[in-house]
Amino acid sequence: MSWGYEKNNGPDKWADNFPIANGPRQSPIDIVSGASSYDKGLKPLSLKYDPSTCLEILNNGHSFQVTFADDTDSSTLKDGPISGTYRLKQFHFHWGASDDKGSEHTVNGTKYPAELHLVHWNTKYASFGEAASKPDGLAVVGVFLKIGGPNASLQKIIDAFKDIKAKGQQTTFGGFDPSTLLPGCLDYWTYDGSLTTPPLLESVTWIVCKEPISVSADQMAKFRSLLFSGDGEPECCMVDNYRPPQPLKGRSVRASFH
Ligand SMILES: Cc1cc(C)cc(S(N)(=O)=O)c1
Ligand SMILES: [Zn+2]
Repeated sequence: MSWGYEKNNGPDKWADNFPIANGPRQSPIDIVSGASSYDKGLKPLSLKYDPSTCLEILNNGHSFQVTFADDTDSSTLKDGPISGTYRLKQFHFHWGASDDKGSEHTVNGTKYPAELHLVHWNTKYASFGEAASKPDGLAVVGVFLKIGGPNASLQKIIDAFKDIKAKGQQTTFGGFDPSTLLPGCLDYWTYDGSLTTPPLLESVTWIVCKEPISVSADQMAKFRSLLFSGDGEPECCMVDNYRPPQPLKGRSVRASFH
C-alpha cells in the first residue's frame, strides 16, 4: 500500500515507512506571526522565470505539477534567505475538499483553501535528486490561495485539467510564466523544514509569502474534479492532499518584514 491522504495511508501513517516524519525539522508548520522575528539581514526574493522553460503538466496521483527544464539557469530563485542560485524544477498545489481547509502551512491557525509550492534546487549540487537529500538542497516558495475573484493565470492551468484528470496522465504545457502566480508583495516568512510528502526529506528552506493570491470558488471546484485514481480505477476525487502542521521543535521563524 503506497502512501496517500486517506485514513489508512494518510499523514498519521507516514511514519510507519518514513520515520523521518517525526524528525526535528518537519513541514508544514503553523506560522505564529507574533512569534516570528523580523530579520533585517533578509534580502528581497529575486525570482526570475523564463516561460520557455515550461514543459508539461502532470497528474502524479498526489497533486498535479507543472515541470520545467532545469538544465540551465533560465528560471531561478536567488537572494531572500538563501545563498547561491536555485533552479525552478516544478510547481504544484495542495487543496481541500471545501474552502475552509487545504493549505499546508497555516497562519495563526488559519487554513487557506489552497497553497502553491514553487520548488527550486541548489545548483551547488549536480541535480534535483542529489540536492533533495542535502540540508541546503531545496528552497520552496509557498503562496496561499484565498477565495476571491477569478485568477486569469490559474485559468490557463485549469484549462489543461481535461487532459490530466487521472493519475499518470500528462500533456505538454508550454509558455507559462510562473511569476504570474506570485502576489504583488513578496514579504515572506522563512524557516528550515522538509518536503511535506514522503520521503519527507529535511532539505527545504521554506519561504512562505505573507500575501495570498486569489482563486474563485468555481476555479477551486475545478481543482476538486481531478482524480487521485488512475484511468479505469474507481474514481476518487483529488481533495485534501495536504499534510497538517507539524511540531516546531525549537525552530525559529524569521520575517522579512516588520
Ligand atoms: C515529495 C515532494 C517533492 C517535491 C518536489 C516537493 C514537495 S513539497 N510539497 O514539500 O513542496 C514534496
Ligand atoms: Zn507541496
